[in-house]
Amino acid sequence: MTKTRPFSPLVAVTADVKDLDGYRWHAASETYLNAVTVGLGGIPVVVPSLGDALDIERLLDRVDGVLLTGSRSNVHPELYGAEADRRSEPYDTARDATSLPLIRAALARGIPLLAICRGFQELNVALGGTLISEVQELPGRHDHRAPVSDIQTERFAIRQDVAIVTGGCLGRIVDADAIKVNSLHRQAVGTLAEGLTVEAVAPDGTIEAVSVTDAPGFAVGVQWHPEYWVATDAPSARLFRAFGEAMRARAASHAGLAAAAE
Ligand SMILES: N[C@@H](CCC(=O)NCCCC(=O)O)C(=O)O
Repeated sequence: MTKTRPFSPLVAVTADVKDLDGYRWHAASETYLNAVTVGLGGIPVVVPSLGDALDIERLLDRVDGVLLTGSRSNVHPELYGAEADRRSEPYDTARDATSLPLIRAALARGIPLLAICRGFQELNVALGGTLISEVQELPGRHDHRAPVSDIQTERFAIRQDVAIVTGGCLGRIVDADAIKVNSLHRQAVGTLAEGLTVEAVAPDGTIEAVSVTDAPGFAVGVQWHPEYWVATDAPSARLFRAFGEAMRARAASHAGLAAAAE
């Protein structure tokens, strides 16, 4: 009897565009790729930021979920009606041109989606929200940037408190009303997009996590970096496990529907 292997979700992982050695690279950090393999037993597929040249609908026919990654680059302010400012650089307009339509198309199809840091900000902008730049300079706001260090484990150290909104989907996932996270960001949610529900906030009021209110399935965004410590940090592991379970449930449902139609 053939042993059936566990289902491995195919996860589209967004990429930054970087110019290096005279070439234009489309790259995703290995931390996100490992979080897909280790955190949920999936297969990561890096999606190039080719904008209109990428057939997003055909891509979404083939994947089980979408992971929107973090990046040092910022969403271009013109996408949410603000002025470009040299201080808000670097931008990655190729990534913007890919991620935003990818988010909208995945949500329209009920494909599970996890948005991290820049991806969280892209989610807000894709649905009509705005961002604020240099949040640490606003009165009453804390500094959410990475600690100054050349050591990644120090930069991604889990050290900030966030309060989880009671009764929300994130609270059910992490099974806690407060957790510590690793924040590394200068931008933050300004106006929350309609259709997003706040799931966690920082002590200074910065929105730290959202869910898509009417999404048929898993659609969560977090401003922090659960991918980095997915193997050792319980809330991070729970979040990726829930993402994996949502993809498996959707795939099983689709398989059931296909079998019933035969
Ligand atoms: N650029 C945005 C989003 C922040 C983000 O995604 N950070 C991940 C990279 C962290 C690093 O290596 O510095 C912002 O700054 O808000």
